[in-house]
Order: sequence, then structure tokens, then C-alpha cells
Amino acid sequence: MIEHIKEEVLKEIKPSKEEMENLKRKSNAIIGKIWEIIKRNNFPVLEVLLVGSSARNTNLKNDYDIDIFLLFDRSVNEETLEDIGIKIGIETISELNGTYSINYASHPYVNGIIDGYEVDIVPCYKIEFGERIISAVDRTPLHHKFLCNRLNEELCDEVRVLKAFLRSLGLYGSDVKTKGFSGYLCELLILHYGSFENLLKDAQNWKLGKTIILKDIFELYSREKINLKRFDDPLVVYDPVDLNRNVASPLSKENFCKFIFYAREFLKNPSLEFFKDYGKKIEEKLEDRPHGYRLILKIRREDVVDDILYPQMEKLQKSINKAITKNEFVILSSKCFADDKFCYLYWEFLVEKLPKVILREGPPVFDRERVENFLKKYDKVFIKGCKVCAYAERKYSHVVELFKDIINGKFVNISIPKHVNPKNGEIIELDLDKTYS
Ligand SMILES: Nc1ccn([C@@H]2O[C@H](COP(=O)(O)OP(=O)(O)OP(=O)(O)O)[C@@H](O)[C@H]2O)c(=O)n1
Ligand SMILES: [Mg+2]
Repeated sequence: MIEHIKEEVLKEIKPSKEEMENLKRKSNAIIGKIWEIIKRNNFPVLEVLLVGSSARNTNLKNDYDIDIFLLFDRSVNEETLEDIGIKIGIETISELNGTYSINYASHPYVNGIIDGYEVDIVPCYKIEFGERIISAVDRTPLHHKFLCNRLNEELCDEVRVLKAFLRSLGLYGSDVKTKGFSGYLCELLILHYGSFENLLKDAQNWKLGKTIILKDIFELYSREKINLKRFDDPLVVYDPVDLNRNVASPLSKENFCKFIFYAREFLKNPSLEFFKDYGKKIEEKLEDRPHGYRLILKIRREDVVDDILYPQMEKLQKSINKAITKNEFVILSSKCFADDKFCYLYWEFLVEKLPKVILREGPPVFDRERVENFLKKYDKVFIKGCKVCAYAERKYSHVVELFKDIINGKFVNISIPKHVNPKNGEIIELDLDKTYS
């Protein structure tokens, strides 16, 4: 059953032989061009390496990039490495008639499009297994060296099926927006479990803090008694090339739980449907239900990349959530997303209106000093349980009043991130029958 589904999935998502051959040809041409530029300028580059999924045969049809790494010796200083790295990237892409842009991760690299292929040219230091890294990308060539002789054709297909399953659920990608599984994590999981099916079977029983130590590390670990670093993440997969790194650290708790849940659902009732935009379909189904009161705070987007924008949107929303809860509105759900022009912070509330009255719970009656202070603030008090209490007037009896104060900057307790300022934001009420006026 699952075998059959895997076959069907692979028909859809595995690049054809021809596609892979064209990809190899193109990658070789780019690497040839890079060497030409290195020799022409006498640049101190030790190695040019094709890495990532397209080098390892674990890429999905029409959904990959060509990742090329330029390896420098440790003796080259960082400024020179960045400088030469960018020069090589720009010249290569220009001479092959592509278009490029300079991006920033741990340090700058060049991203471009050549004949429809997305290409990343990234400078890094050449390090050996066990050596200290200088920049985060230095591990990537080692990932490649670790995986390429351990993954065979069969395992590569299992990786592809896993990637397709995760992509369909909206769990594929380690970027700040997705908070899911990276390609490298998929490869390690398949290497560890041997197949997609075995992985899902085990995942059904995962708990928070699930820790995976690959066989190779385990042997080293027990032989040399290495002290493994502890991580406080939902899933811990030690990076075989750097035991101080958890490969699964970008995975959010919610996405970890989604994976466990849908692994069970799939095994209960294996079907191709799980590979066809399953996550979107679940969301669509959820639209068809009774709603609470829904509101969007729409804020003009500043010119920053998603990697910077998303954490800031989330931080702002978290801070607003605190203010909302403090004012006794019940949040059913909240999420944020952005397009080219705007950021959207979305909420659904249990109710949008609350009565004018609010209960102020004071100190327990035994705490004489604090009781006296409470009495100075309120005149009509009463005892509820052990506490002195009073009724007061609520500041915001409609949630929109609270949002109006937020966009007018009257809320001092909300921390405003650098690039997402609710000031001059727009409040959009989605449920017209309940609109505040
Ligand atoms: N969170 C990440 C992202 C990337 N990498 C390293 O960078 C390489 C290239 O990254 P990327 O192109 O994002 O992923 P691929 O593995 O190539 O997967 P795909 O392009 O198919 O999504 C990975 O193989 C891995 O060695 C990593 O270690 N951790
Ligand atoms: Mg890639």
C-alpha cells in the first residue's frame, strides 16, 4: 500500500533523468566558469564544491537551487574571503548572462538566475571534521562529504518522498517563516530510520525533547565518552559534523506536533491525498465553520527581508497578545503573515465586547498592609474567598477600542520592533455583522 503510494509520489516529484542530466551539465558549466575566473585572477580558492540537494540527488522536481561553495584556507582573513567570494559570484553569473543579487546570511553571498536555474555561490572556510568552524556556512561542505557516500539511490528517493510529504503539510523549510524541517534534516532522518515509513512509524510516539543520535556519532560518543551538549528544543538531531549544533533547532513545537499527528493519520489511512497540498486543504476546511470575531491589523511593510520581518511581526503580536489578555479578551487564534506591500497581524476572539464592569481582585484579607492600600483605591469593597475585591469600570469594552489605542501609540506596554510599527496601521474587521462603530 505505502509502497504503491511512494511510487505514485515519485512519479510526480522525482526529477526525470533528463532533468538531472541537464542540471549536472549546467552545474559543471558554472563550476568551470568559476575555475576560469579563479585562475585568471589568481584567487586563493582551494576547492569549488557543488553541495545541497541537487548535488546529492535528493532534490524535488522543479524545486531546488544549485548550491556552489567556494572553500578558502583558514589563513585568508574574513574581509578578503567575502570580497573575493562576491567578486567570483558576480563575475560568474554576469559572464553566463544571468542576473544576480547579493544576499546576507552569516556573511554575504551571491544569488542569481542562470537560464532559469537558481544559483547560490557561497564563500566559506575549508575545515576538517572535528575542527572549529569560523562561520555558520563552513559546515555545509562537511554535510555534503558526510552524506554523499552514505545515501544510495533508494535512500535518496525516500528523502524525496519525505520532503514531498512535509511540503504538502506546509512543514518543509527551516526559514523563520516556515519553522519546519530543512532538507538536510530530512536526509539525516532517512539515514537514521532507513525509510520514510519507518520514520513515520517511530514519529507516532515521539514526545517533546525527542533526541536522535546517528549511529556513527553514537559509536564515537560511546567510544570516546564525549559530553553531548543539551538542547531545549522539541526535536534534537545532533549534527554529525558538529555536535554543538541541533539540526532540528528551527522546528517549532507546533510543527513538531503536526508531524507526529499527521504521521499517525497517514499510517492509519495511507493515501496520496497527504501529498497534495494537504495543509492548505485542512485550512480551507476550517474556513467553513462558525467564527468568533476576527480582526486584522494591516501595517505597511518596510523594505526588509522575511528573515528579519517575521520574527519582528511575531514579537509585536506576542506583545499585543499580552495586552489583549490583560484586558480580559479571549483569543481563539492569532497569526501573522506578509506580502510584498503589507504585514497582516490576524486575530480571532471569542467575543469582541465585554460588559463595562471589571472585577478587581485585591490582596488576601490577612495581608493587612496591602488591604489598607487597596481600600485607598476603592470604596465599595467586598470579600470573595479570602480576598478583598471591588468592581471597577473596564477601560476597553470593545476590542477595537484597544486596537485604536495601539495604533495611536497610547499603549506604553507594547514593545515596538524596529521594522514593524503599528502606528498608522489599519484595523480591518472581518465580520461585518459585528463591526464596531
Ligand atoms: N537550515 C539549514 C539550511 C541549510 N543547511 C545547509 O546548506 C545546504 C543547502 O541548503 P538548501 O539549499 O537550503 O537546502 P537543500 O538541502 O539543498 O534542500 P532543497 O534545496 O532541496 O530544499 C544544505 O544541504 C545544508 O548542508 C543547513 O545545514 N541548515
Ligand atoms: Mg538547495
